[in-house]
Amino acid sequence: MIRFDSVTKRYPDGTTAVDGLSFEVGEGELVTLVGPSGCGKTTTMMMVNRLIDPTHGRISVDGADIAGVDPVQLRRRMGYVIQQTGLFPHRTVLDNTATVPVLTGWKKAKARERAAELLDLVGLDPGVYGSRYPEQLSGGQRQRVGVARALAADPPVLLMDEPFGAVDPVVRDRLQKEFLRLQATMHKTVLLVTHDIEEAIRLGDRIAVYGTGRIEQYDTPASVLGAPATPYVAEFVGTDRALKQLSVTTIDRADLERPPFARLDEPAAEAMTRMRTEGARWAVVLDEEGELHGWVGTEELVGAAGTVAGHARRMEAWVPVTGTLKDAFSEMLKHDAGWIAVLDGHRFLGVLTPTTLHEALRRTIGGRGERGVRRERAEVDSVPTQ
Ligand SMILES: Nc1ncnc2c1ncn2[C@@H]1O[C@H](COP(=O)(O)OP(=O)(O)OP(=O)(O)O)[C@@H](O)[C@H]1O
Repeated sequence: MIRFDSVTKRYPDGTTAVDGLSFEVGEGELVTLVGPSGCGKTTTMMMVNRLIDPTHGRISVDGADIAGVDPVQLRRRMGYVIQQTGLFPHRTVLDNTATVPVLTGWKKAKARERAAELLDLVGLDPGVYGSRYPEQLSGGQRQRVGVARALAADPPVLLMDEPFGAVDPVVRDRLQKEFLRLQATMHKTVLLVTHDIEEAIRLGDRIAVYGTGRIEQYDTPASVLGAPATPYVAEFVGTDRALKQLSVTTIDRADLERPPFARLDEPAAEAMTRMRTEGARWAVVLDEEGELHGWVGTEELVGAAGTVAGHARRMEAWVPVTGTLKDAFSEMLKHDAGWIAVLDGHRFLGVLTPTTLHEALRRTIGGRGERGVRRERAEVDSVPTQ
C-alpha cells in the first residue's frame, strides 16, 4: 500500500533527516514510527503526503510513485492528524469536521450530516459540541475532533503525528482505546508517529524503531520486545521489556490448567466426597453446557443438603480467551486471586495460575524456556475472593 524504496531526505542546510529508508506498510495495517526526538519520524510521515519531497529514492502508494501525483489529489486520500490538531479557531466543531468534504465538492448540508456522524463516532455528541468553537473544548475533545476531521472524507490512509500527545495519561489511554476500537472496524492504512514506546506497542500491528535517520528494527510489537535486533533497540524498549511483553502476548489455550470441577446439579455430599478423594480444597462449578457458574470450597459442602448450585460462589476473576497476559495478571491482582478462569464466551476453558503465567512469559522473551510440563491439576493455594 505505502512503500519506501531507499528514501533519503537531506534538508538545504545539509541535515540528513532520513537516510536510505526502505519499508512497506500493508493495506489496513497500523504501523507506528517510534524513536527519540529528531530521528526523522515526522520527516518520514510528511513525505507520504508530499508536504516534504525526498532528495533521493521513491515512495509509492498503491503501486504508483507519488512524485507523479498532484499533492492536492494525494492529500484528499490521506487524513492527517497532528498533535496541535490544526483546527480552525473561527469555525465551529461541526464546520471544522466538514472541511474536507466541502473542499471536495459535497453540498454543505450533506457534509454537515457526515460531520455529525463522525463526531458521534469519536464520542462527541454533535448536538452538544457541534456548535462550539475549538477553544471551548478540552484538549482530549480537540484531539477527537482532529481524528473526526481526518476521517470525514473516508480516506484509505491516515497519517497521525503524535495524535494523542497533548493530553494527560488518563485521557490518552481512553483515546488510544477508542482509536483501536474504531480501527478494528475501519481498517485504515495508518502511519502513526510517537516518541512513546508504550503507545507504539499498544497501537501498532508493526513498529518501526528509529535510530538516527534510519530504522533499526521493523517488526511486530511482540518480536521487537521479545528479540530486539540491536543493543540500541533493547535499550530503547527498556529494561522492563518483559513486563511490556505481557500486554502484547495473548493467552495460549495450551497454557491453561484444568482444575477440579463440580457439576451444578450434582448432590453437594457427592461432590464433597469426590473432591476430598481427589485431595481438592475447591472446585470450579460448571453447568451441563460447560459454562462457568462459580466455584465452591469443600468447607461450604460439609453437611450441606441439596445440590452444588445452592452453595456455589460467584466467580469474579475471569478473562476472555482473547485477552492478553497483562489482562490476566491484572485481574489476578485486582481480585487477589491465586488463579483466574479463562472463558470462550461463557464456556469455561481452564485456569491460569501465576506459575503458568510465568512460564508463558518466559517462553515469549527471546524464545527462552520451553512449555512447562502439563499438570493435571492446578497447584493453587488461594481462590478468588469476592
Ligand atoms: N526544515 C528543516 N531544515 C533543516 N533541518 C530540519 C528541518 N526539519 C527537520 N529537520 C531536522 O531533521 C531531523 C529530523 O527531524 P524530524 O522532525 O523528522 O524528527 P522527529 O523524529 O519527528 O522528531 P520529534 O520527535 O522531535 O518531532 C532533525 O535533526 C531536525 O532538526
